[in-house]
Amino acid sequence: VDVDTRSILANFFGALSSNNGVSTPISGWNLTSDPCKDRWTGIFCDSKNTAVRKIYLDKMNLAGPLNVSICYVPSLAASLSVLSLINNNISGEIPEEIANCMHLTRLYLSGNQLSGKLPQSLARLNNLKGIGISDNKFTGELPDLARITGMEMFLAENNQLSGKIPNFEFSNFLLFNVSFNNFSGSIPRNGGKFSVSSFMGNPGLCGPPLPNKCPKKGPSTDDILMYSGYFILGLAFLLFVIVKIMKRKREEKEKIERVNKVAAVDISDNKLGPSSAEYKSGVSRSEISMTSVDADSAMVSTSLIVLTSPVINGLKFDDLLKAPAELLGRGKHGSLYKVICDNGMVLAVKRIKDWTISINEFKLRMQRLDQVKHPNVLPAIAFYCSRKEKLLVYEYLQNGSLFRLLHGTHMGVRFEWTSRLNIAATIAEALAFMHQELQEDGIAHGNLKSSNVLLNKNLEACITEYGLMADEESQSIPNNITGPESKANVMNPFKEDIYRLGVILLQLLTGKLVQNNEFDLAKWVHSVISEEWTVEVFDRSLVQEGASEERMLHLLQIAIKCTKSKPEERPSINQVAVMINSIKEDEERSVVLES
Ligand SMILES: Nc1ncnc2c1ncn2[C@@H]1O[C@H](COP(=O)(O)OP(=O)(O)OP(=O)(O)O)[C@@H](O)[C@H]1O
Repeated sequence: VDVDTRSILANFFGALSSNNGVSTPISGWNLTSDPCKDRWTGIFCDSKNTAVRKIYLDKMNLAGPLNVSICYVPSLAASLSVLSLINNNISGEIPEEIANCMHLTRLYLSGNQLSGKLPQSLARLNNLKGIGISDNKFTGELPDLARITGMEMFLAENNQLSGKIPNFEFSNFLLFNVSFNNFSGSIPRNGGKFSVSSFMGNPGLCGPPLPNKCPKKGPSTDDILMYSGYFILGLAFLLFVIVKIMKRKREEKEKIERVNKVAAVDISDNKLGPSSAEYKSGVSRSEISMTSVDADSAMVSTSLIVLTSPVINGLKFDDLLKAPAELLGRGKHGSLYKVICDNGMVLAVKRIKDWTISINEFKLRMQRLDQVKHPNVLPAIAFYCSRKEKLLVYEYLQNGSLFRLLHGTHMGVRFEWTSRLNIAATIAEALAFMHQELQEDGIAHGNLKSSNVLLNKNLEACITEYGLMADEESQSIPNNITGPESKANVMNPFKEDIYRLGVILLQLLTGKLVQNNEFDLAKWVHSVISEEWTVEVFDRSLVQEGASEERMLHLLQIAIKCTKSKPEERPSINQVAVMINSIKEDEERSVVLES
């Protein structure tokens, strides 16, 4: 590294650390050593150790004004891509000269005392992908950051920023948050990608996803002409729809009473169906399930079919009907209710809507699934089905899901590397077992994600909702991702499970939220890796914990293979299970050696 870079770096750090009144013990950072070769703390260089690529000085107790002298030295300005000064005590404004660091891709300044307007020059940093300025005291309007086309992340919550939110190209964004500022006007369209929590706390903002609508402007003559055209077209369409709806309503009315009788969540007082009558008379549960399935060939089943689970011991169908139900979630495919029965048993009842599987097919599928048991896959206890609606009854697992573990508030409880690795290995093994057993039946999980990985009472991973989605509905990985040449493989739901398992592995490694859909996270990781910043993808808490970089990289490689866009390039679940287990064995060996 040249002399100019060395001395400007030493000055930069010296200026910020001398302001805190305490001399920060930090290794290196003196003119007699080399920032790259002597590994100055917080400095990361290229592979040849000749150019400084990144500066990370988070939580260093730095104070005083932000000086951007580092952007004056041409060689440093040309190589520096990341400047991160998170959680210090730096104050004052961001100088306009920050734009001299033309190659910055990430600027992280959250958690400081910075104030004033963001410099207009920031919008000239065309390579920026991520800006983090949360928890500062910035005011005024944002520069036109929408000009920067490759932005993926903008975090600015908890400032006093005002004016309109720039018209960002949200389709590329992975993270966005401007909550708790003074922004006003309508929220730019983001296709539902970011929720209320990204925008709340700005009294002047309006429009979706916020509940308050924006005031409407009066229509122009052009608008009036256009709308009258639409109106005539709409009217014709409406007439057509009304006729259709009336027809359908008549049909539905005939059925609705029967459906309500059995929807546990509607807590009706209706009489029981034939299978529960049999239940009362003391027939064993497995017999009931068989008789019900065989006897019921009508179009609408009115009975709850109890499978062979021992957990349900003593539960009657009307217990389920009368028990209070609490809505836990409304997912893409239906709703989930927590039901507490009189005898204290707590159940989770999934109500699936609009699954176009026939009743008989559904019953056969549930029976087949009931024959395949794995300790880390939650079995259904009972089910109900009509043409419109399907109910699945599961044991309620009170320890939450992997999603909550990764993203919930745990008040300082660390989700450690070894736990993450164990969960990954458990999911892969359970999935390998299920895939093997159900290969011929073509029943894959279909909706594997971190909220469908629960923790059982031993805090082991337990996959739920296996096989609940019809095959055609589980094809949510778009064709443009997989490419037309692999259409045949797109139809393979087992390969889709592998993709989703890969995304879960990525979540475990990065700690990142799957905001909109799985592809965003996979795309982000693939892009960071292609820029050779692999280590940057890992969850900071894993790095801080001192988790083995080698083993994290190994797991990352598996995740990358699983999320290959061409299904045929993804490994088989057996290969994945074997690979993850070998990392686990390595980890266990190293723990033994260290102790
Ligand atoms: N058996 C269970 N016991 C306890 N919690 C559960 C159980 N099954 C699911 N949950 C949790 O209840 C919440 C709602 O579940 P739901 O299945 O409706 O959501 P989802 O998985 O996000 O949606 P979907 O499966 O429809 O795509 C999730 O947080 C999930 O982790």
